[in-house]
Amino acid sequence: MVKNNNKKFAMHPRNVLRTAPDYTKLAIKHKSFRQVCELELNGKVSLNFRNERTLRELTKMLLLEYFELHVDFAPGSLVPTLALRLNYILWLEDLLAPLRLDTVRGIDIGCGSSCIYSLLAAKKNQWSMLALESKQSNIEYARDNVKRNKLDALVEVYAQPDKQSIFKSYFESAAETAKRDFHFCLCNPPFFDSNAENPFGGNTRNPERRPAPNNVRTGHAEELSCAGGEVQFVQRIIEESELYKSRVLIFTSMLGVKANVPKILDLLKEHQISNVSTTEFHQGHTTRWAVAWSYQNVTLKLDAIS
Ligand SMILES: C[S@@+](CC[C@H](N)C(=O)[O-])C[C@H]1O[C@@H](n2cnc3c(N)ncnc32)[C@H](O)[C@@H]1O
Repeated sequence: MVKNNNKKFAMHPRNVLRTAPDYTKLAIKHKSFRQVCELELNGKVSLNFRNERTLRELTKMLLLEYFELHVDFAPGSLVPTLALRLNYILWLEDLLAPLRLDTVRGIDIGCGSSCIYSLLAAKKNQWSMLALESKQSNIEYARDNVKRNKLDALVEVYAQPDKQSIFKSYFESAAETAKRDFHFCLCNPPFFDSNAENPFGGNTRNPERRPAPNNVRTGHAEELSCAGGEVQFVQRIIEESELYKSRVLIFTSMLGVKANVPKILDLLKEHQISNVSTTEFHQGHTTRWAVAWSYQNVTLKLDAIS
């Protein structure tokens, strides 16, 4: 998957997908995946990343092959790419490593129908995860995914009653588990601005927009968009993080476009939050960004973003 030899633009060193998977071998092994593969004249297998079914079968197969996870996605919902989710989990591992925690508890804000981050965190690292989700069909699929993989003891899917809420509804709920503190939160926020004239279209050269993807876009409008797009969503996380500064040790969120990183850093400054770190996630041709902040005495390594 990584053709670029420049380490700066490579996947995380522990990402199992850093070495490109042998799709020909995998097509022989996995029947459902084989059905979406195209055979080239040289006998090698190729994939059409612009086809949604291909992306679904690819992600399902990779989760099974590398993590023994059996995952299904709600029809029409976002199909996650594995390399990016792994890069995010690995960065969190790096942030938490100096703390030498015996048990880790995390919050997955907007887990989607796949519940992919929580499943990976639980299966790979035995982290306890609280997965928050507001869309009913996603909640049902996420719960089924947890159950099918026998991860109920580690992953709780909480039905977010209020789309405007991040942590508040859960922390103020009567659930016994709502009294727990957490070591981190992660988030892949809805990216597009639902108030924009043309939320999903437009000129991809505009630096305000996410670069043109090589893959087909998957997902329902309500999963991918919110009022104000990702900046406003992360702003809500920042605002609620002030309320729960002692309940979550490290707050993090991914960002889909580089131009939004300084906007979030400015917001953090406005809130007088100075313990901040940023990073980049590289997966093939796609780059994403992430920001971490904490109100507590924890060292967050600062990677400069050029
Ligand atoms: C971009 S998707 C990310 C899904 C998944 N985490 C992934 O990375 O593939 C954002 C998800 O957040 C959910 N969502 C939006 N607002 C939310 C809120 N306030 N609380 C919990 N989930 C929310 C959406 O329904 C959607 O499933």
